[in-house]
Amino acid sequence: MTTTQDGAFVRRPLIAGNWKMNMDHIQAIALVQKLAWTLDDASHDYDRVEVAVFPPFTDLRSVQTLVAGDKLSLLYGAQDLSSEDSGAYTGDIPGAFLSKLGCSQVLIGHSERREIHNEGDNVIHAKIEAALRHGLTPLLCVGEGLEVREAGEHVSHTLSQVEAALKGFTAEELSDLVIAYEPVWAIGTGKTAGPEDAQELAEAIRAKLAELYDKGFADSIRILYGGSVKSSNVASILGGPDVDGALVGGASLDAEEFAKIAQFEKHISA
Ligand SMILES: O=C[C@H](O)COP(=O)(O)O
Repeated sequence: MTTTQDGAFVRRPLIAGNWKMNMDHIQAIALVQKLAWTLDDASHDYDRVEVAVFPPFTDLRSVQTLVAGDKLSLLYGAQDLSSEDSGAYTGDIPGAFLSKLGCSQVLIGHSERREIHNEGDNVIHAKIEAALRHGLTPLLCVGEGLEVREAGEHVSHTLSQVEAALKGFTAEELSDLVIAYEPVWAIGTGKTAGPEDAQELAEAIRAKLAELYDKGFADSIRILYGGSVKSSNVASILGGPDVDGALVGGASLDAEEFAKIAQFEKHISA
């Protein structure tokens, strides 16, 4: 992360929890309540470090009720959305429904969607368009698999995903964009890319944004790292000047652990 001389963050860090296909709507209530209490106990400053959760679709109404009812500062979003707005798309969920449920963000292009649901660049591009149509911040996930990494092509591979996803959008349209670099080989495996790897790709993505748009835009966009982030490694991962937060999978299912990750500054000073 980059800070100014007075300790303010240049880009507000975001700690995002992707619950994946875990937690039903009853469990979601318990998890959000515990997370909110734990962060309150730690006097978490949400204006300084944003915290967001991405529960399954079926949990969103429960999370909305809790967040609105208890006036929580927690952000929440969905793990996917349809590129279409309505019609004969069995099983799909459009952006309008997510906005109506108070979602502010939506994950797009997660490697599990790319791999398991064969989502390619065109689908991901169309989903970003749909998110923007409905006032949702796209949290675009990019990253390479092990073979690409071993072939030394991780930077060009990841940057081509970024370029394909953003093609044709203006800087104004993408002003709230968040990008998460997630090396697929580090997801759910316990293998974490080192802080240098996270910084290498975050810096390369930022340079690509400067090339596609301009430096001002590139410097304003938050770039997260995802892949086996835990409270024990978050401080070092976020040490790189271009890494602005984390997209956390497994560790976000444990309220205390996720709260510790959101409180990463305490680990830095500890
Ligand atoms: O969306 C989150 C990432 O896939 C990381 O998952 P993980 O923290 O379980 O490795």
